[in-house]
Amino acid sequence: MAVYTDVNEEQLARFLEEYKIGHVRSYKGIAEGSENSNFLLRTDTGSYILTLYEKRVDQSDLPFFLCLMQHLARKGITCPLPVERRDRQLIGELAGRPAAIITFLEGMWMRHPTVAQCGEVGRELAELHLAGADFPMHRANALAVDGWRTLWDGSRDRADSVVPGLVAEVEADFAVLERDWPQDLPGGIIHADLFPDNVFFLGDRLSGLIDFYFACEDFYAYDVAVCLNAWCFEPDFSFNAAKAAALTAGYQSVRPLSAAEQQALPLLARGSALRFMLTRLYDWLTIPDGALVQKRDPLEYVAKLRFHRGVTTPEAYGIS
Ligand SMILES: Nc1ncnc2c1ncn2[C@@H]1O[C@H](COP(=O)(O)OP(=O)(O)OP(=O)(O)O)[C@@H](O)[C@H]1O
Ligand SMILES: N[C@@H](CCO)C(=O)O
Repeated sequence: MAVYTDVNEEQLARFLEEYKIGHVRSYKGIAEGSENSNFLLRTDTGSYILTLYEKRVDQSDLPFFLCLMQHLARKGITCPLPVERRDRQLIGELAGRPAAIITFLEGMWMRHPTVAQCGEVGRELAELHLAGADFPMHRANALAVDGWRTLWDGSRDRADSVVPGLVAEVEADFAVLERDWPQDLPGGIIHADLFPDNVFFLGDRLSGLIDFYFACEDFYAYDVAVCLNAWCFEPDFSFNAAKAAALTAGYQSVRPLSAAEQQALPLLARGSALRFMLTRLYDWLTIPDGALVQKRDPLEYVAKLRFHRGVTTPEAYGIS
């Protein structure tokens, strides 16, 4: 359930006076999502998403996220467009939290994406990378190798209680990743969390990308690696090579990967699997049972991590 902060009709009506989107016709909390409070808002002028930013989002990052969506939407990426207030600002305050309104995107996310849909995601990811190339704002990736260390320091003591032997496995990963992490691959704006629940489809046609709240600057190929993890494994955690081939081919149809990017993919995929394993493990160990924040299974990413440890060439991801 992701409505942490309640909003009453009066507060909302007052908030909407700052916008030019008419009066509220209806609004209801959206259960999906875990970071922020989201509402589906219908007004005289259409449907919108109202988001109240909760504690896990750093308020100083909000201008970056919202201006990035505005930039990408103007460049033809089908992502939500933040609605400007009368004072032209994108962020206001509602029920004591920073809040914004963004346009509603049609479509639904795929719980079991097809090979064709993986190809679509790869293509759109490359379009996003190209469209972000001239975005003028900056944000370092807080969840790059140094950030993983911090998460691990907060989880290591109890990690073996979740998966026996995990401490030794992860220490070995850190030794390799900290030594061999690439220094100079092509990079720029990346989405960094393009999971199936952040991509909408209408049939096989991709209709929108959402949730830019991890977007940052990092290697483009790292974003491909995030998608390989998020899209190309089956519910039993087995790797689907046909989906990976479609995803990387879709990406390369727009932005070919250099030889160095291709060679780095196994390590980037391993690092990205470690990143999601660590955030999930940290939440698993620190969020009390019964809290509103949805805890995701770290074991899924332990399995993916084990898969990537055994990969040495980019051919495994369908790159020939
Ligand atoms: N622009 C949009 N158009 C339509 N639906 C949206 C839009 N933005 C968000 N939603 C809906 O709200 C839900 C939560 O959004 P979002 O993923 O951004 O939340 P979050 O709290 O940041 O969650 P998380 O980071 O855990 O995925 C989505 O699954 C989707 O159903
Ligand atoms: N996509 C992340 C959650 C943060 O949005 C995960 O599945 O662990």
